[in-house]
Amino acid sequence: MKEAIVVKHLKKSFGSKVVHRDVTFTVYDREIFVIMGPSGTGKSVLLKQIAGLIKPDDGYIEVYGMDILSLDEEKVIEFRETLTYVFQSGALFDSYPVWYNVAFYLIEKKGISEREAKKEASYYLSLLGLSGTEDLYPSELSGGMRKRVAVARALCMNPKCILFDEPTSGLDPVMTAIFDNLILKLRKELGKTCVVVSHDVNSAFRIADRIAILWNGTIVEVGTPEEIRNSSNPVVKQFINGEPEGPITEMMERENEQINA
Ligand SMILES: Nc1ncnc2c1ncn2[C@@H]1O[C@H](COP(=O)(O)OP(=O)(O)OP(=O)(O)O)[C@@H](O)[C@H]1O
Repeated sequence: MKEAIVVKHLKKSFGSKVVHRDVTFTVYDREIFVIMGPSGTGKSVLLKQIAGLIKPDDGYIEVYGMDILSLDEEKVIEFRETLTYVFQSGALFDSYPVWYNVAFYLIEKKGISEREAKKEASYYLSLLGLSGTEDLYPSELSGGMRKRVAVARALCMNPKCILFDEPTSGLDPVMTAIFDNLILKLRKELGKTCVVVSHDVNSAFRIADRIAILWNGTIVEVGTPEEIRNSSNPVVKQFINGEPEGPITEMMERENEQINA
């Protein structure tokens, strides 16, 4: 299996707050890899480091053979076109119509004419069930539609790999299922590698080839949905069963005691 993303011994702190102590994992080409874990364990920070938006303190990140922590100018462009990050909020420009949001990279960075870029944007919007929204503004769309526009924008760059930060947060169960199908379709029909940060256990089990559980600065387990469901690791068990008592809450209580001491 071809490696898409290799993360080795990643370390990241913000001041005295240690977020990642030692994070190591591999994502394979065309895999749907879901990263889960309790709130505040550093899932978004991990994605942002892979996307080159935050610099790790130490460790190694490779994306399709590129060592992303030491890219020269030429490779930076190749990296940007290999991997895209879809922000949790969608991060759309409110003052531009939908089509321009989607075509932004093509027009601003690739110098493609607005006419051609709009055609391309319309194609990706139709792929995501958003035909007819081209001339609307982001404020006129629902949350789920805005998230899909953000995916269309990512697809316009034709990356090999897309990073999704909580794509289904704030969506109802039906819209969540639609989004899950969309991610499955991106892999099946367009051959994309998808790395998804999610809180939603049902959604993760539905889409993932493998799931990684991040906790206490490290990946405590990686496995297929079946392996994660049957894990004997107390952290994994507490997390996927949503139990109020166990190692996750014990550590939270210890941290609260230290803060209040
Ligand atoms: N730019 C930053 N400066 C300082 N601290 C940060 C910064 N970004 C994140 N953090 C801290 O890093 C920790 C991990 O944050 P992160 O957003 O990655 O968690 P998460 O697992 O994605 O949480 P959630 O599931 O709630 O979205 C948190 O304690 C957060 O406050």
